[in-house]
Amino acid sequence: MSLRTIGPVMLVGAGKMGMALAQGWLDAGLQPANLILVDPNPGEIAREVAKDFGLTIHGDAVGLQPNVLVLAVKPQVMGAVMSGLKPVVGPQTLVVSIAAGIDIARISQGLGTGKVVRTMPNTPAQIGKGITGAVPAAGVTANERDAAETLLKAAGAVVWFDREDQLDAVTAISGSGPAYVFHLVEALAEAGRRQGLPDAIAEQLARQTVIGSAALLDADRAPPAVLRQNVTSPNGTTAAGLAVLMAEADGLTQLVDRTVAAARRRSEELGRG
Ligand SMILES: NC(=O)C1=CN([C@@H]2O[C@H](COP(=O)(O)OP(=O)(O)OC[C@H]3O[C@@H](n4cnc5c(N)ncnc54)[C@H](O)[C@@H]3O)[C@@H](O)[C@H]2O)C=CC1
Ligand SMILES: O=C(O)[C@@H]1CCC=N1
Repeated sequence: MSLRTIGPVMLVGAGKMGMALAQGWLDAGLQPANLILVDPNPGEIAREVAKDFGLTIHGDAVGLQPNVLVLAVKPQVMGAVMSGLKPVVGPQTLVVSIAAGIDIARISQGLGTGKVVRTMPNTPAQIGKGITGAVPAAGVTANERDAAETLLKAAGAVVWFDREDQLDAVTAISGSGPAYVFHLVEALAEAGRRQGLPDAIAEQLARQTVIGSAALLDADRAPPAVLRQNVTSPNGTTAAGLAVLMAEADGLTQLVDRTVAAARRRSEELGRG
């Protein structure tokens, strides 16, 4: 299956994550005529992309019939949004949700269909470098799973899970993960400023260090621990810095562990409504 044959895709919620996916799909060859954007209050990115590709942003989904319905609104409004979408969901419509925490049972009940794939993408989807965790409902056929995978793969890698509760962990690692990495850039730039570097240069050094390190991680298949060791000269500056960052009791590992646990708890809470 290819993006060209997938048929009309309706994106409900043209916000940050929805538009990151939409940009990934359009760049990967989804025909603009096959992308239906629905958002009563679209932001700047949605308006710009719509203008660039000649798309209309619909205020509601009334009268439209997609093959694939992608739910990309906030978890807190999913119930209300699904009530309004019931008329557009036919017996053949495949529903793909990206909402954190909202489980398949709630989506199936909300839309009156068993054809649901629950997913957790991340914003690097915007440049085709995302990663999405996905779980199919029991009622999803192999063909429908292929259709979902075609769409999700246009935005990056796809990992399928059998157990739906694992998506809470996926949310906390790769769904929220880009924010942790961007915050590392902020923290490194701030440290550079405190060491007396001009603002713009501190930011450039921090940003390019993360860009270059990510590109090296991609190009060199050595484990991250080996790439770290390659930076660490015996008894040198990196070893001195890492002694703090890797401190046994309160190092980055413990901080990241607490960070991920908090994100996971929030995903579970969002699911309880
Ligand atoms: N931002 C991220 O990195 C990720 C977000 N998600 C999930 O994506 C969903 C959206 O999150 P964001 O894009 O961050 O939020 P956002 O606030 O940027 O986007 C939500 C969009 O939904 C629109 N909306 C509100 N009511 C609507 C309605 N009745 N019909 C159609 N559109 C409506 C809003 O106008 C807004 O543009 C959430 O469920 C979140 O859990 C999942 C993975 C990553
Ligand atoms: O912050 C959130 O709730 C969403 C889900 C994962 C990333 N953003």
